[in-house]
Amino acid sequence: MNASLPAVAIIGTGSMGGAILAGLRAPGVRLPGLRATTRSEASAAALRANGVEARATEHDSAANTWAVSDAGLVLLGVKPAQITTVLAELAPSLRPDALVVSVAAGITTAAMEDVVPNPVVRAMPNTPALIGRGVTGIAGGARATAAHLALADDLFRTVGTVVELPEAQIDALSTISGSGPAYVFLLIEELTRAAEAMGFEPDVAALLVQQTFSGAALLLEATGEEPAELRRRVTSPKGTTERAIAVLQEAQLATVFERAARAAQERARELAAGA
Ligand SMILES: NC(=O)C1=CN([C@@H]2O[C@H](COP(=O)(O)OP(=O)(O)OC[C@H]3O[C@@H](n4cnc5c(N)ncnc54)[C@H](OP(=O)(O)O)[C@@H]3O)[C@@H](O)[C@H]2O)C=CC1
Ligand SMILES: O=C(O)[C@@H]1CCC=N1
Repeated sequence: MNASLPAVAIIGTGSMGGAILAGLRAPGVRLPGLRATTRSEASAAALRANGVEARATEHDSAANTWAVSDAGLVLLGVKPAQITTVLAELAPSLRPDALVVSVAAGITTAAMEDVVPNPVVRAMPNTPALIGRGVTGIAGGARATAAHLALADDLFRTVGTVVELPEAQIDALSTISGSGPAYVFLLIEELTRAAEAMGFEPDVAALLVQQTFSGAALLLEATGEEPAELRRRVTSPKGTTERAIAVLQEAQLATVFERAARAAQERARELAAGA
């Protein structure tokens, strides 16, 4: 990955902020400065031990303003309920030309633009970003130009693939790819439980299931075939898989996933309303 970015501040460097931090420190990414903040001193100390310039707000009320003072790109990685409060705290110290990028679920660009005069981009990445295999949806707010979107694209391409879309679709994308890794891990947990119930030792059960998931995902990617076709090749007519798939289809997997996605979308609306 080759990218040239302005100085970056990450405000809230937890699971998601930390994954993006890792992308920014990958070879080939050039940036004049990188500062990160956390709430707790313990989290900031862990970042510093890893060579990151980091401060915590816990005992240092100036930590966030210190981080953004020179930044051309400010990434907000705090919880949705904190976004507008943290932005209001940052407002006097933001460079007027700094692009604000939020990854918070549910919080609209309009809500953020009410607090700061800066251009804002809203993004929804996912945790495979940690290994450079994330997928991120981005949408620009009213003040974001094509150049700002290009900058956000550069940022998130350091951790995977980027899709630009209208902001109205960001919550929907969040229910699929933002939350999606959790759905996959749940399936892995449940199949592992089934393997243990079939008599396998936990370590063997975990190995069988993990290799099956990663092997299947890599097969899909490597062949470019439709998943339905790859499934057909596993499912011998009158064979064993056919019986198993019939049971799974009885459980109405298709509608279960759609209902799950709609529930997540409803929660995003609640977060937007401050609930
Ligand atoms: N996890 C995911 O898969 C995804 C999450 N998101 C979004 O990312 C955001 C963060 O989620 P996630 O990374 O899971 O949460 P985490 O709890 O892992 O990270 C939150 C981070 O914010 C820090 N923090 C809390 N308060 C402050 C503050 N006032 N100033 C600076 N830093 C602060 C925390 O510090 P400390 O470490 O000390 O607790 C922590 O490092 C959310 O808005 C979520 O919607 C978006 C896409 C996917
Ligand atoms: O669960 C959440 O709210 C965040 C957004 C998508 C994934 N994690």
